[in-house]
Amino acid sequence: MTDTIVRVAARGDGITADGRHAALAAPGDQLTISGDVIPGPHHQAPPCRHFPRCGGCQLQHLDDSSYSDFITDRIVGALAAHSLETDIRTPLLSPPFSRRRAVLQAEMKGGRIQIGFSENASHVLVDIEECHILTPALFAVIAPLRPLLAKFLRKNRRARLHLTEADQGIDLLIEGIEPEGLAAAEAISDFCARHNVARFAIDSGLGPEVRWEPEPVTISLSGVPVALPTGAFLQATREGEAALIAAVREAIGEATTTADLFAGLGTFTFALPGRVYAGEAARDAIGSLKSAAALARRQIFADHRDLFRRPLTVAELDRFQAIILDPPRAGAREQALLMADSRPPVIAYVSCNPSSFARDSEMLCKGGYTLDWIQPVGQFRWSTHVELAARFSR
Ligand SMILES: C[S@@+](CC[C@H](N)C(=O)[O-])C[C@H]1O[C@@H](n2cnc3c(N)ncnc32)[C@H](O)[C@@H]1O
Repeated sequence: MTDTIVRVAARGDGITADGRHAALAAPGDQLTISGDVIPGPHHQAPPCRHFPRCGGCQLQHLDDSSYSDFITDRIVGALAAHSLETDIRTPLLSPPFSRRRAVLQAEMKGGRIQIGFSENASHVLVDIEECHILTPALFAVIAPLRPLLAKFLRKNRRARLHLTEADQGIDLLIEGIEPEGLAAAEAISDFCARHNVARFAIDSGLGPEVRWEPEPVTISLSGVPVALPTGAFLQATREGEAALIAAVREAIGEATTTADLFAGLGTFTFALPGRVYAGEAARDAIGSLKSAAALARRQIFADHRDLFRRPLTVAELDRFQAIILDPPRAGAREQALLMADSRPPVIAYVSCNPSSFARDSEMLCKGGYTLDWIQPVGQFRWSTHVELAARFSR
């Protein structure tokens, strides 16, 4: 007697129709009474030798169709909790080897530096010798980082490595090391010069301190170079960024006065025609956006503003033909409440959390907006992380 796995739960376990959970099971797999999983047609051989011990991926055992279904189910479930439904399009998955931004951890163990993914310090660190999600350029810097970190990382201490692929090369921010002295400075410069590192910064608890940046580091957004602050938010893959921009542009249609709320460095701001208001709370990000807009001679008004404490008022919102909303995981409850009373004909809502998205959507729909469609985006391939862009209209 076996039970069939019918879906994958939010945390990645396979579930049978009567609610039995099984780790690493795909829809269509059979679960025996003793708990063994017999692979079915949607169970693929995980491409990476470190799966599932490495914390970077949770769902490499799913083929693309069941991974897409997982993403869609998460969104359908979150909407249903708020009595909402809509047209959910086929998820756009970023390909393997496309993640241009990642946070890794490093640890000195048994006299050797280990580098891998780990959400928290108690999690075992798996030293990655291959990775199927990072871009080749990001992965290439990991091997030479091991001997460099061996000089600075003390036994049983962990360092956090923030890696981003910028226009000039790899942007590296390391938390948890304190390299001091001339020899350390020389080792860092030598490492950076040899391994395509555009910036090397450390953070020993007092904020980022740049140790190497021969030319200002930028990230080009829709062809506009924007100064990249250390540790700033950036969409995780170029493909994900392109998918979200395409969905946002489709959603707002012909609008020529748009508010881009939670604008970050301007991923959407610089992709839009006409006049754009960009609101963002991170001072360094909005400063970069403002300077880049001025250099590019774009009609952009950059506003340093905390949109949780001081959301755009109804009168401010009503000046725009379209609103773009791309909040952090918590969503944008305060702003959505005011948007529900506002008149802009279209809203493009980009979200990295279906639950807060569904909560905010309910407010917008109660205010008279219709949720027209959702475009799911799988930027964090093989993880349980779900992103989406949605269109509302009135
Ligand atoms: C998911 S990111 C989106 C950034 C940008 N739209 C993009 O695609 O690159 C969310 C942004 O919200 C900003 N943020 C977080 N809390 C905020 C607040 N209270 N008010 C305004 N912006 C905030 C973050 O700094 C971050 O840039």
